[in-house]
Amino acid sequence: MSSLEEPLGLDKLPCLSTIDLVHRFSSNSCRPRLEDTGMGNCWIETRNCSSSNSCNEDFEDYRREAKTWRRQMRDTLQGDITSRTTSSLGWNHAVSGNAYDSRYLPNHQHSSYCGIRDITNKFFNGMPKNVKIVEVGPRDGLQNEKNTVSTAVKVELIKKLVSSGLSVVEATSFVSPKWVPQLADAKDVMEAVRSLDAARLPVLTPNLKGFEAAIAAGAKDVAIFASASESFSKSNINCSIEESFIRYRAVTQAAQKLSIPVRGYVSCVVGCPVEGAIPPSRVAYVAKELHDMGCFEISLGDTIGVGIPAYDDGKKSCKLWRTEVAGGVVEMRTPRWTEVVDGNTKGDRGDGNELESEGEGRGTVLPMLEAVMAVVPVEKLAVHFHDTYGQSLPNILISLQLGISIVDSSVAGLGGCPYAKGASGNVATEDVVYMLNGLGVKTNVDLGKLLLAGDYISKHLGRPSGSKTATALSRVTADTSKM
Ligand SMILES: CC(C)(COP(=O)([O-])OP(=O)([O-])OC[C@H]1O[C@@H](n2cnc3c(N)ncnc32)[C@H](O)[C@@H]1OP(=O)([O-])[O-])[C@@H](O)C(=O)NCCC(=O)NCCSC(=O)C[C@@](C)(O)CC(=O)[O-]
Repeated sequence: MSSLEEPLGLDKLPCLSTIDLVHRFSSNSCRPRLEDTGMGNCWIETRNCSSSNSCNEDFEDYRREAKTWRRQMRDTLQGDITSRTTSSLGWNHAVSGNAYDSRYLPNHQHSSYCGIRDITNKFFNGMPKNVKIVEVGPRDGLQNEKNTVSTAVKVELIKKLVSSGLSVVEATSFVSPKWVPQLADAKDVMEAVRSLDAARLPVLTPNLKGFEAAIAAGAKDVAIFASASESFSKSNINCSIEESFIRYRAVTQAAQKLSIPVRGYVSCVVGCPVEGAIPPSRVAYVAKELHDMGCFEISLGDTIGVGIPAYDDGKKSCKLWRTEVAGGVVEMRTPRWTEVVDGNTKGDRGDGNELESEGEGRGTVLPMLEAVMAVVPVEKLAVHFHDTYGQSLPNILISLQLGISIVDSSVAGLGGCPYAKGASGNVATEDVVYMLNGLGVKTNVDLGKLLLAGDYISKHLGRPSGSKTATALSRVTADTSKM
């Protein structure tokens, strides 16, 4: 089977333990059924359509969306953002024109059309048609910046992000300025943007004190942030997980009285810089607590970006690795699995930095999502990936396939947590929007305007954007201007 026919190695994906979970992946028009596709015992659903046309209709919808996006992209590139033509950008072979259509989209009539369409249908079946992007750049992105970013720049960034069509832009945090000095101007930022009504502007509140200050400054949405790692909870908010629930219950109760929606974060959902791999059951427990105390949405944060879109089948062992990061060397139990077959380690990718073996592996993104989806409705879940190992987009893709339709990201890939050594920036919003546009998934975000926001903050910070999309588009633009 060619790689085209077997996207993302889907045959390796697990058999989910509950049919119930699989049922949630599909839209209401079709009933899912588990099918052994001949690629092993796998969970990929096919649809047992009530109407024989509905799968084709979905597929046609997808094609239409992708086509619309290609047209919009061509218009954007031809328009005032770049003032360049697609052909001079060298994009005509990839973005517009028949070459792309015939080579990459299954609307070209050739002998394997049906087979490809079948596989594409399976691949895109659970994919939502709309994705809500929660932009966290002004908060998660900037909180780790060493040099103080002025309030005026933060406010301008938020305005640019809102004008790009993002419906949620996390604005700042009402945390202790001793802990996060960069966001000490939370009150001023909030007062300057509170009248922007085109987007929701949530702020982080670690306790009642922060909540009250946020409301006084005009916040209409707040977020609380617990951790699935005991050690990270201590280092991030100076209390245990259980103590954080007590604080957060006080916040959610106060918020309820004012009809303020509260978002809940769970951090370290895959790994913790101190504790290593985090058991999915613990993530599910924290997520459920936040949901039960009234959070309308739960964001699952891979704080140090060690997740991979893989499933632990119980045959793999987790190792403790020594990893170099900007600040020095950290030891992490990152999920760099080696397979254990009949008691022997197979395919060990040891690079000399391996310190010790763990017992049973505990999996990464898929088992974590599976565990959380068993206790919190999928429509209330968001994913929040940091891009340390460049795995955010595949992790997002797999999350979308599971039916998750809310994605956190940060413009220009800004970010990192001051209390999580080794954490790099969030996945770049530009890259997420680019991917979703290509998939025909609606975000309502204007990529051109988003690129301008990313360009604005990158220039201000004096470093290149962390977005691959922004970098690629600025390169082609620069090349074109030389022509
Ligand atoms: C939670 C605390 C406040 C506890 O900090 P503490 O030192 O234990 O608090 P305390 O209650 O002992 O008070 C100490 C001082 O802080 C003040 N204080 C107390 N609360 C506040 C407040 N809300 N706003 C302003 N000031 C506050 C309080 O008034 C007092 O002032 P003093 O009497 O010394 O002058 C502190 O640990 C803190 O602010 N932590 C926040 C750290 C943070 O923002 N980390 C980054 C978040 S990113 C994250 O969590 C991950 C996420 C969400 O992005 C998802 C992911 O990436 O995976």
